[in-house]
Amino acid sequence: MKDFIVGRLKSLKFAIKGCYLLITTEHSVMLQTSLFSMIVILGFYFDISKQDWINQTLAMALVLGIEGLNTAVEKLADFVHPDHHERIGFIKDIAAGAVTFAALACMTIISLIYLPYFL
Ligand SMILES: Nc1ncnc2c1ncn2[C@@H]1O[C@H](COP(=O)(O)OP(=O)(O)OP(=O)(O)O)[C@@H](O)[C@H]1O
Repeated sequence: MKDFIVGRLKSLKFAIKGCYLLITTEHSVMLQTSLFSMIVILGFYFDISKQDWINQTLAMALVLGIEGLNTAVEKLADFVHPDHHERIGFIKDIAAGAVTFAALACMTIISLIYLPYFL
């Protein structure tokens, strides 16, 4: 049991390090976290409902989660095959496409929450 807890705590430490690396080294994640911070401030300003907090938190987590995986795919592709290759381009394009799906859903959710306050 002790080994299990120590193992989980170690994994958590690496995972938190991964979050820190994403936020401090990846420009796309820096931009997203900055935008999301502003959206959180808007949430407090307009005192949005509990359901809206749930919706926007899930939307933001979806974008950051998929962006993180996209970054991992890019890094892995660059490491495995640093030269230009059609299949690497395809892999990177579809990984970026996955982020775009999440970003579109997030933009829709954020618009549905906040547009009524501005119209
Ligand atoms: N090795 C490669 N072979 C073929 N095409 C590539 C290669 N590297 C990048 N590309 C093309 O360039 C696009 C951008 O790739 P890149 O790795 O620069 O990602 P990015 O979205 O600019 O990421 P970031 O800005 O986070 O570094 C890819 O989606 C792909 O179409």
